[in-house]
Parts: sequence; structure tokens; C-alpha cells
Amino acid sequence: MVIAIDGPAASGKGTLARRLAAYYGLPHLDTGLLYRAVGAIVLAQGRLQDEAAAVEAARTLDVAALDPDTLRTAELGEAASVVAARGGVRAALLDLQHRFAAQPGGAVLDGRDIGTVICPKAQAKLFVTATPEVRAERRHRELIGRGEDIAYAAVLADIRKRDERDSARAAAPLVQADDAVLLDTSALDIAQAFEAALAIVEARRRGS
Ligand SMILES: Nc1ncnc2c1ncn2[C@@H]1O[C@H](COP(=O)(O)OP(=O)(O)OP(=O)(O)O)[C@@H](O)[C@H]1O
Ligand SMILES: Nc1ccn([C@@H]2O[C@H](COP(=O)(O)O)[C@@H](O)[C@H]2O)c(=O)n1
Repeated sequence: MVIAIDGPAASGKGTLARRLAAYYGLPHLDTGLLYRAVGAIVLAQGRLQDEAAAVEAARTLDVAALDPDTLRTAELGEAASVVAARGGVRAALLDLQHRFAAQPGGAVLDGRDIGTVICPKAQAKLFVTATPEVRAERRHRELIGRGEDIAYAAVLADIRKRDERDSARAAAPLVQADDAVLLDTSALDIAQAFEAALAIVEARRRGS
């Protein structure tokens, strides 16, 4: 079974993807890390706005070396969103995502375009969201917990800016797939959100 989970920044899709993957014993790919890694490479080169550099970084990305702890910063979230708007970067990352999704038994992938572009035939599709304020609160708590010195207002501004850029871009914009089920987690804790996500996936598995 392939489970596709999309949604805006800090909506909780990664948390749900990890839990669903553990529940069903499926491999999980957080595709945001791919774009964050490309962003990190071109940022270090001082070439964030250079499309050719970003495409080359995507083409030669060492997926085995991705380090979530160093990639999940506010700065790299913004850099990821810049390089992710480049069609060439997205094209360079297509094949590895397709191969991940095609593993025997299936996989769980989360990102922005999983249900629409990467896995349009996924058996279960969720579009996970929450209000920008709730998402910013959660992300702010997470970043502070990891030692980043950042204000809530800056996190909220970053989330709004990234949502806007991710939704407005021409290449694989953030949009709910027609056959995805919307899950708003604004008023749900993690356990409640997981129960709701599991019910959605189980309904799809049963064909309802
Ligand atoms: N329902 C929830 N209630 C409270 N906190 C939550 C909930 N879901 C997720 N969180 C917390 O919110 C933060 C963001 O969640 P998560 O990383 O899963 O979001 P995401 O959508 O994958 O983010 P990104 O777009 O950056 O990849 C994490 O610290 C996570 O523990
Ligand atoms: N399938 C995807 C996944 C991510 N992006 C872009 O990367 C940025 C960072 O993603 P996070 O999930 O780690 O927050 C995100 O803002 C998108 O611009 C993408 O385009 N497609």
C-alpha cells in the first residue's frame, strides 16, 4: 500500500507519516528533506538563486547522507522552498521518489506533491492541515526545543511566506489532490490526529 501525505509547513504530516509507517511496517520518506538538502548545498555555495547549481545539487544528492537534525532548521526550510520552485530541481528528484514509492509492499511519503505528482495512484491520500497560528506555535516550540533562538512572530511569518510560495509556484504547487481526504489537526493532539489518519487509511484499504 502506498500512503501519500501532503500539506502545508508544520501541519503535522511528518509526524503522521512516521506513525503510519511504523503501524503498517512500511518505509517512510520525508521528501521535504530532499529539498532542504539541496537548499543547504546551494546556500553553502552562496548560490541559492542559481538554478543550474540547484539542479546539479539535486542530480548528485547523496540520499543516504541526509541528516534530519541538521536539515530541520528555519533557514533551510526557507532555502528549500526557494529551490523547490525550480522545475529542473523537481525533475531531478523525481526518479528517486518514484523508486522509493515502488518498493514491494509499498511506502509512506510526505511532502507537497505526493498525491498529485509523485504517487497519483496512491491507495490512500491525506491532506493534513491546521491554522497558520497553530502550526507556528508547534514549530516554534520544536525549534526552541532544538536550541534555535527564534521568535514566534518570525516562525509565523516564515510559515505564511512558505505556504504562499509553495502554493503559487508553477511547478507542482501545494494543492489538495481531488481524491485526498482533508484532515485538519488544529484542535487535535498527536494521538487524536493519528487515530483520525488511521481511520482514513483503513477506510481506503477497505475500499470505502
Ligand atoms: N496534532 C499535533 N498536536 C501537537 N503538536 C503536533 C501535532 N502534530 C505535529 N505536532 C508537532 O508539530 C511540529 C510539526 O510537526 P511535523 O514536523 O510533523 O510537521 P510537518 O508538516 O511534517 O512539517 P514540515 O512541513 O516542516 O515537514 C512537530 O514538533 C510535531 O511534534
Ligand atoms: N514534496 C515536497 C516536499 C517539500 N517541498 C519543499 O520543501 C520545503 C521544505 O519542506 P518541509 O516539508 O521540510 O517543510 C517546502 O516548503 C517546499 O517548498 C516541496 O516542494 N515538495
